[in-house]
Amino acid sequence: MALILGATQPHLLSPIRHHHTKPCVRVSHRSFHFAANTRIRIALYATPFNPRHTPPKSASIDGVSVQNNPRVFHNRGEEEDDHDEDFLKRLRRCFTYLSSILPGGSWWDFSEDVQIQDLAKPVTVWRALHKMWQLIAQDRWIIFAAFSALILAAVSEISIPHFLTASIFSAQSAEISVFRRNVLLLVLFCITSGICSGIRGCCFGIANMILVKRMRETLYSSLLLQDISFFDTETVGDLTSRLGADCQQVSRVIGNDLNLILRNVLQATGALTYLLILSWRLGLYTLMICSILSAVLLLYGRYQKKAAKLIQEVTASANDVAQETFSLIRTVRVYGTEEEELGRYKWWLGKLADISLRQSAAYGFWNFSFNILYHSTQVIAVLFGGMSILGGHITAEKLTKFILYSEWLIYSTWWVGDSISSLMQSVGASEKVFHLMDLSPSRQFIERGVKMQRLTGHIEFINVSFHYSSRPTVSVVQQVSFAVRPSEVVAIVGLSGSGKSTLVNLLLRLYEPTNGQILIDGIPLRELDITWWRERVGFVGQEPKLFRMDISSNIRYGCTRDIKQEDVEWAAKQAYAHDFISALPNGYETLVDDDLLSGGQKQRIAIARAILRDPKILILDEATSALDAESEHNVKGVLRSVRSDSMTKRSVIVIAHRLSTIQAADRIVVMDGGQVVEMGNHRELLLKDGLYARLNSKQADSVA
Ligand SMILES: Nc1ncnc2c1ncn2[C@@H]1O[C@H](COP(=O)(O)OP(=O)(O)OP(=O)(O)O)[C@@H](O)[C@H]1O
Repeated sequence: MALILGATQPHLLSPIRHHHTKPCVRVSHRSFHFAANTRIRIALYATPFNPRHTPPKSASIDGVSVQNNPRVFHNRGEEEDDHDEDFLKRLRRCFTYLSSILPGGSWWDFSEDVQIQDLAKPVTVWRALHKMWQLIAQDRWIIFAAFSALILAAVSEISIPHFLTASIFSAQSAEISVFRRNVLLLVLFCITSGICSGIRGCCFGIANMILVKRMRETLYSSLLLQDISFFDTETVGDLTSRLGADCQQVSRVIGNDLNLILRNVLQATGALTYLLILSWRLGLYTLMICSILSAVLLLYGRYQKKAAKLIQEVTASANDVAQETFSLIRTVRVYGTEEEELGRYKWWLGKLADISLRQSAAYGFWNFSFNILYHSTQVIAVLFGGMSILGGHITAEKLTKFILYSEWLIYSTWWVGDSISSLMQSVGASEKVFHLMDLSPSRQFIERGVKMQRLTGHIEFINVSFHYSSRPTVSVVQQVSFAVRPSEVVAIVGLSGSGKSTLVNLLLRLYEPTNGQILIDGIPLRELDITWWRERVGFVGQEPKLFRMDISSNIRYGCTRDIKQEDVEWAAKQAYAHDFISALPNGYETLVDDDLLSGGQKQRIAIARAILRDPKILILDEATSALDAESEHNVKGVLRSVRSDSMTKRSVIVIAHRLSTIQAADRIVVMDGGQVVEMGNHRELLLKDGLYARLNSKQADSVA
């Protein structure tokens, strides 16, 4: 097997990265050994998508050399020797495999398979419970009601076997009054246990619902208030996975795990006390078995916690792939890469199956230990108990009660174990959720900045430099200085990647300059109140996105003023969007999303949205890139109307690749490699015969 794989897939034997979105998984020659069938699966998944790997001449698996070329046998003796050698090698590998699957063996180890980027501080059970308590504390009455019902139900349930046995034996000995009393108490405890169990289930269910709701609210609001640079590193699939599956998993702690743990701990304590009273020898023996059970379950719980964390990471990565594929489905369809995308997704499903396989095997071991210990309790209780009855030390009634309660004790211990392992899984899943919840919001939202009485729209970039935190060595903007005077139209042009959009991002305060500063009417931008500032800026980006709501709401989006429908239509007319909106079946009420309109139509809606805000500063970043010549002409009109409207004097910053769009601008700033290389109006820049003139003539040539 090893030879076959070695010959066909030897590229898997060197450290490589295969189809996955995060560079966190490595398949290495160390992790690829015959024993681990799961790893063989990884190899097979990787095969169809790497058809061009050149197999090396030889490689090794677990120190065994694997040749590509079939071996040439010179004579029969040599052939037999080789057969013996092969047999020994196979035997050795078989032993290695068997020892690896024993408890504690390398097969159980996850660490070689998936390396998690461990940002989150490990969460202890107490910390997780404390955080959950903080979330639910304001509705503590429900928790108290749940626990009260739980205690009453547990006490009632644990009393039932006693009165059951007592009723049977009192009937046998014809003690009618004792029998009647026992049956009455039995009925009472059955009713109490039923009612309290119902209340307990309901209250824990409500507590669970409240916890998931608060957790999602808190996590969502924490994510929404992060710096934009945070979203440069996190993926959408990962974050939605935290909000969805992970929150649900964590919420199981209160609804299921704590409920079951407490209930069974109470019942186990009651049963143990009863057993010790009945017969301390047999009681201690049962206690010993329960202690072994507890030790096994502790190990099992830890293993489950680790597995849960990995499952969470892998699920998030699978979600990432699915989310990316669905959002780029048109590209996938056009390039016919459905198989590759399926392969990427399957790769992560394979990882998930790998971990689940070990989880299930661990569960099997746990059940095996439980069964052995449980039955040995019964056998020993019957053996010693029977001998005690024969010796006249104990009655048959006592032995029956003993067996019933020891069974109860073992089962309660099993339930506690099972619930603790589930609790550990939930705590494992909570690490990233709590880490994200604890992130402090962007400073912009904490600091209370200046709100100016009057804004004229005078913008100054003074020696502004910037690099993205994900690429700290690359200075995207260097020492940029220029000003936009009130009501001036300034265009920024330059080659792709020269830093134009980055300048706009800095002005919108999506990022902070690493050096220099931006002044607004003489006040540093970072000192302004962020909400106040954003209310005064209108922005149309390169690829405007629409929300899944009607057109009217899309135009009103983010506008804090009281807006009437006439205002919406006025803005749409300004943006030359009114005609196509009116032609839609439901006009302004038409429900749209990002896919239903053409790029140019979306841009016009975004322009209307920006105009409706009545901004003091309007920023258009390639706002006409998706428009045809006629629409482009109209958008020029928008610029003109903005300027000629004396009521709303705006400063306008335009970024455009089509230079014809910005010829009318008051000033043009030309950027190259993150620096301002030229500045002036269209005519002046043509006379300079620099980069702008070159760009202009190239565009003229391409049109001709
Ligand atoms: N979020 C980001 N993280 C890291 N680097 C980025 C990020 N956004 C942009 N960049 C890099 O910054 C540089 C400038 O990008 P920017 O978008 O500002 O250029 P641009 O002049 O607007 O280009 P275009 O005309 O193509 O829109 C590019 O090299 C780009 O790769």
